[in-house]
Amino acid sequence: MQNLRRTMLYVPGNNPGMIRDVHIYGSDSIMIDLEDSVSVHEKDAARLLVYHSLKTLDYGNTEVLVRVNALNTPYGRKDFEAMVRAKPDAIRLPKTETAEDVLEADQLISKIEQEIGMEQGTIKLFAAVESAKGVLNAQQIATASDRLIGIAIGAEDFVTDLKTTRSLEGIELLTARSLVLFAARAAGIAAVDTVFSDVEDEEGFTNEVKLIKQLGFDGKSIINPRQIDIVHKVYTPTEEEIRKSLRIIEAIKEAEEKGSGVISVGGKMVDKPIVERARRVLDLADASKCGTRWM
Ligand SMILES: CC(C)(COP(=O)(O)OP(=O)(O)OC[C@H]1O[C@@H](n2cnc3c(N)ncnc32)[C@H](O)[C@@H]1OP(=O)(O)O)[C@@H](O)C(=O)NCCC(=O)NCCSC(=O)C[C@@](O)(CC(=O)O)C(=O)O
Ligand SMILES: [Mg+2]
Repeated sequence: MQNLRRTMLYVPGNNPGMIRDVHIYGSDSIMIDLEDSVSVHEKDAARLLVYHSLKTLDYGNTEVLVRVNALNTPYGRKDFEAMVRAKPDAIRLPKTETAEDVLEADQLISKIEQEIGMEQGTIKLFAAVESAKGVLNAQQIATASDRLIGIAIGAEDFVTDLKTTRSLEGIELLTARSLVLFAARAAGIAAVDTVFSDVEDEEGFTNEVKLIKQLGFDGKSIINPRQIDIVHKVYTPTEEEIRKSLRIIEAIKEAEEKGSGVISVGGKMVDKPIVERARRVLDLADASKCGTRWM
């Protein structure tokens, strides 16, 4: 079983009110941030707050990730030491540039798991690539560790690295998004798109969600509860898509009973990949209806 990851809601790790309430908005995952939303003056206080929050709060079925600081910063190691002990579902590695970055994190988590008697492999990893180097190494990053459950792109840092800015059309991100997506699919892990920073621009946000869904992403990192329903709506199959998928499954069953793997539905050829897509639509419809778990 795999989690639905349409929405991964960032919450700043220095904001106790938001951390307490973040799961009530209904995102598929929450991602408590110790990195760029927390100033250097508050890193230690935020780490302590997040540790105690994870030890005491119950987020129910919602997947919980913590974005730590990178291991090449003064905060990274302390973040790992505390967060593995706090036991989120996964740790998100920011600014991942090489497979070695993932391996270093993997080995540190293994060491801490061993020290505290936690089963090896309990804490999963999610790698975010946010630079040209990270994107070009996405394939190696995505296969670097068995702990990796997904790879994400962080566009604000990425466009800064490229020496450009973000446009609403996202032309500057197309190659990077595609490479990250290919790496995820080849490795069999989740692919999550980046944040859209203007929470007031619903139209721009909706267009971006449609684009990344069409590219093949499983979902999006988001920064505000107002963005959740928009993503879920785009990702939930329509009545028409569900009806069409049911017709395809029915038709291929009949064809197979007659010894054929191909049939025409409404004038269009239906064969194995189309059946697989129809099954995915039905799985997604089921999962969207009944909560977070789906095949
Ligand atoms: C944007 C804004 C300030 C707007 O504030 P506003 O106050 O105008 O929001 P309102 O809508 O008015 O809030 C209505 C109610 O919702 C509550 N509420 C709001 N946001 C909530 C939330 N996130 N979690 C729980 N609760 C929330 C709020 O407390 C209020 O509750 P109440 O008072 O009870 O009614 C706020 O949302 C916010 O801080 N967002 C998170 C920002 C953040 O984490 N950035 C770091 C990650 S990105 C990054 O690092 C770049 C990246 O790395 C990314 C990549 O990897 O892709 C890259 O490189 O690209
Ligand atoms: Mg970033």
